[in-house]
Amino acid sequence: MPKKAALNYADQVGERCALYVGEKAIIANAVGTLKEEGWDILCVPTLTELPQYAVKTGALVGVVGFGEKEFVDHAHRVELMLAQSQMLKWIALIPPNAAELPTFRQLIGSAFYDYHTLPVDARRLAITLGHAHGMAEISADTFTKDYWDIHHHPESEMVGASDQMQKIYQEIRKVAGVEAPVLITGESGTGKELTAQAIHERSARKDGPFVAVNCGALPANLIQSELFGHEKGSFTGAHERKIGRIESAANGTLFLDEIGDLPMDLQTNLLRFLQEKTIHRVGARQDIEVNVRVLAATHINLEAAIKEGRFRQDLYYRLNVLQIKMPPLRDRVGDIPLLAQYIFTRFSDEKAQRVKGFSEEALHAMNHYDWPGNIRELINRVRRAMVMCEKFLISPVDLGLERRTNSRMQVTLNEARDTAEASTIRGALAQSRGSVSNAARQLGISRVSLYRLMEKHGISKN
Ligand SMILES: Nc1ncnc2c1ncn2[C@@H]1O[C@H](COP(=O)(O)OP(=O)(O)OP(=O)(O)O)[C@@H](O)[C@H]1O
Repeated sequence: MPKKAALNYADQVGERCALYVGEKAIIANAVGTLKEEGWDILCVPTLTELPQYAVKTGALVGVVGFGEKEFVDHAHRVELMLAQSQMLKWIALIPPNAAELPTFRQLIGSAFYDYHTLPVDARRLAITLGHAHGMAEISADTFTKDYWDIHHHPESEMVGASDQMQKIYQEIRKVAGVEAPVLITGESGTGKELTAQAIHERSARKDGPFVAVNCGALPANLIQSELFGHEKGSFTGAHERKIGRIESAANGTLFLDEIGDLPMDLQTNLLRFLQEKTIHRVGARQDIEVNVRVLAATHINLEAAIKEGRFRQDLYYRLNVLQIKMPPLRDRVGDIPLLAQYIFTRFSDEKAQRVKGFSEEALHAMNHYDWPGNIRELINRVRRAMVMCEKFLISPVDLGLERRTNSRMQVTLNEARDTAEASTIRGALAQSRGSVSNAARQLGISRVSLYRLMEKHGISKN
């Protein structure tokens, strides 16, 4: 009899664990012997849940059991899902003669490390698992260790197995080990703050505070005292001494989000702090030494802002000692279903019981959408879909990703606003022959706001 526990999902598994996808009956007789050979087999109930299991267990190898029919019908889907768990090496268990079928041959050639013909010979399978595990370890050596280290940290749940994210994990590890400032760039919602947290958590400062400040959200008249603090009575309304955010990050990390929004005078003060490592509370007599590592993020192009006279070049050089560029979600090949499943699991208590996952159409629609709002937008759409879905599987309509060309009525109000906003801005810039000041005046907004909107819609001056 196979050990029952081995067929259940377990949080604690041995070092040598293999995921199994497929009918349990195919592998059931082999589980006991595989256990004797040192292998824990974890059954993944459905292919859709695979990414979540892969992330949770850190398994490096997996087995797919093909019955006579079921998986052949879904060859494409199997291939897609396996490709998304690209840190795993897969072994196929196939019915006799199946290797002669063109669909099977193609699938096995493209997505599998090896295959065995049924019935399972458990001892041979254990040997193949060992080889596959060794190969997975070699090919994933640098990346996987960082990947799982970061992933297993509850505070920085970064999901993603694409090449682009592997590069980010390596960069996080490298910059975490030094003290220099890091500038994290990338579109809105790409995970800049999460990356800053991951750097902090992997740095020598991890036991100190991580203080995040959104420079764009602080009211202009309060920003100086928010950042640097003030002494009691230093201005009207300063009833008590206030410790600023920089000081409260002492011995830890200060994360300055939307650094491009920091007013010029504060840019000067920040530069002074970065050079001298001291701050001056508003109304204080002397400077205070503060030991803080600064990480900054921006979604605007700071070099353009320097040219426009909106950002200090010397501050830019100070902040940009090391740079991490977050990839937009649309470029992260294979990560979208992985993230969608992660979000589905994370917010599963918000959904109706009947909702079990994503339909193939939904996965297709998500893979072909542009994601201008990146992961934040993915989170919003999936959470909304989990509530709106009236069937078992989430459809493109639930995600608001139905083919929009069918009907203008399917365009959301936000999308209509965005389109109108972008075309009005383009019109104003054309009329003012690229002069941002004139266009801003014509539109009745400030130059800064216009720059922000141009950045948002990817509009250049000319
Ligand atoms: N790799 C990831 N895995 C899981 N969740 C992620 C990942 N990256 C980002 N998120 C989530 O997406 C949301 C947006 O991320 P975050 O706030 O870090 O982006 P940002 O680039 O700082 O955005 P903004 O420029 O608007 O400040 C957060 O809820 C975050 O937890």
